[in-house]
Amino acid sequence: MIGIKDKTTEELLQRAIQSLDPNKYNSRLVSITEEINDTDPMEFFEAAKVAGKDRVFWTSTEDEFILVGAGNAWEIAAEQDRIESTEEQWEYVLKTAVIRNPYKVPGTGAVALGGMTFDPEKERSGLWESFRPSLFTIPEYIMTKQQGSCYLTINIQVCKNDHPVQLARQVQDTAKTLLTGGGTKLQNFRVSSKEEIAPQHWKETIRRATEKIQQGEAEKIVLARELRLTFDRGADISNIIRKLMKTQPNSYLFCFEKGDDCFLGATPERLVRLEEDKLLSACLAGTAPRGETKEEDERIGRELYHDRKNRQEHEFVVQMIRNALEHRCTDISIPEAPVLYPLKNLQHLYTPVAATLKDEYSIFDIVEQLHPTPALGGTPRQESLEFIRQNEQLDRGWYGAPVGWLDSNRNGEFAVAIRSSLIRGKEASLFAGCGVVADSNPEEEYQETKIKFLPMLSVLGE
Ligand SMILES: C=C(O[C@H]1C=CC=C(C(=O)O)[C@@H]1O)C(=O)O
Ligand SMILES: [Mg+2]
Repeated sequence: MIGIKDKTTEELLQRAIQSLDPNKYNSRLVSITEEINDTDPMEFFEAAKVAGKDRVFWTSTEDEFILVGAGNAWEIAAEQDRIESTEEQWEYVLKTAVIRNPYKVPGTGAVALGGMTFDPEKERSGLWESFRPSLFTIPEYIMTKQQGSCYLTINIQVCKNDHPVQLARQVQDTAKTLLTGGGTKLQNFRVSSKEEIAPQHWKETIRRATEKIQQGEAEKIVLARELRLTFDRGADISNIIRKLMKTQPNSYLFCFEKGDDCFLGATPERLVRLEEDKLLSACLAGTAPRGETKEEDERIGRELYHDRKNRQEHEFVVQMIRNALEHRCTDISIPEAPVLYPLKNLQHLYTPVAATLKDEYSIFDIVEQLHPTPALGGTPRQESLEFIRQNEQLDRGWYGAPVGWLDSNRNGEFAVAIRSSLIRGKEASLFAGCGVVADSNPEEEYQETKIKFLPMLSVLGE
């Protein structure tokens, strides 16, 4: 079976268009899902480029779960009160949508993927012009791969004047092209220049942050910096994702493409995952390099585990997440002590969080409560954000902010967009930050950010 049966699509479109009352709303979403033969997600991703579609990509850390989206059937953009407004628009889409999805599989059917800026109050720079304060897309075509099964969802925004037969034929043709695509050649590209943005100034900012903390005005402040690369030719996004899939198996991979701009990364940090009412979150803070040998690696891990400064950095995150979930969840389970979370280039302290979300709350409520955790903002939240806003020489844009997906069956997942890069044709900005506490040392924090650049740097040609 390839793609969705013509008749089903045509009939559904016809019914959706006929019953659309333009006095109530101008357009509505029609979403049709069907199980398909095993398909290579990366070939689908590459075929979408050939078809001239913007692409989105997501894989989770556990299980086999991959979402690839092509095109944009419905855009949900928000500026003021971005999370609340996004939720309102999403609910509106679902209320008026015609959804045919016989599968209960998370990530199939009407799915929105997107992200938001780290701090809506920070003045925006031109760097992030394609990435609005909150921007979600319901792709025209979504391929979902879960535990060996593949699904294709076609999403269409229909208006009263649309012609169902023509529309059905058009989307069927494109779906076929995407599913039989492939054969595109990956483009190699090289770094031609590399520039760290104001490292000395950044170290000075770290010093001032520690002073502020020592004076009792804050307890923890996370500060980030930027590394700029120029390539000899436009970067091939598919090539980058293929490399990340090989090198960062314990991370979420995400990619949001807007024309020539693309924000992508490989983050280990889950913000929230919801499967109906089962909620998972994670505390990730405290960092050390990996060792060259097994013995060295274990020694560094032990030192990280017992290091007072790193444990303090971590504990702020645990406390805050516990408090944020307390009123909104039941059965909260958080282990007493962290464990080590090893990645290719570095290791972290990690505490998993599990809970049951109360019926009256949504994934958006949790994102709003949790973001930014002290792994990206600090403690207390307002004081640390104010310091970042005033002192960081960087427009974080979507870096460090929630990115993810949600479906119409109360499933969804958001990760924190770290270990990430904004690619704009031949240029890339990489971002890395670290948690500053009272006894942070500027040089050591600088070295820590250096290893946090590696996951992206190593797939971008170095
Ligand atoms: C801010 C980043 O990492 C955070 C997440 C894990 C560990 C961190 C740390 O040890 O400082 C940071 O809080 C980043 O990678 O850009
Ligand atoms: Mg740290």
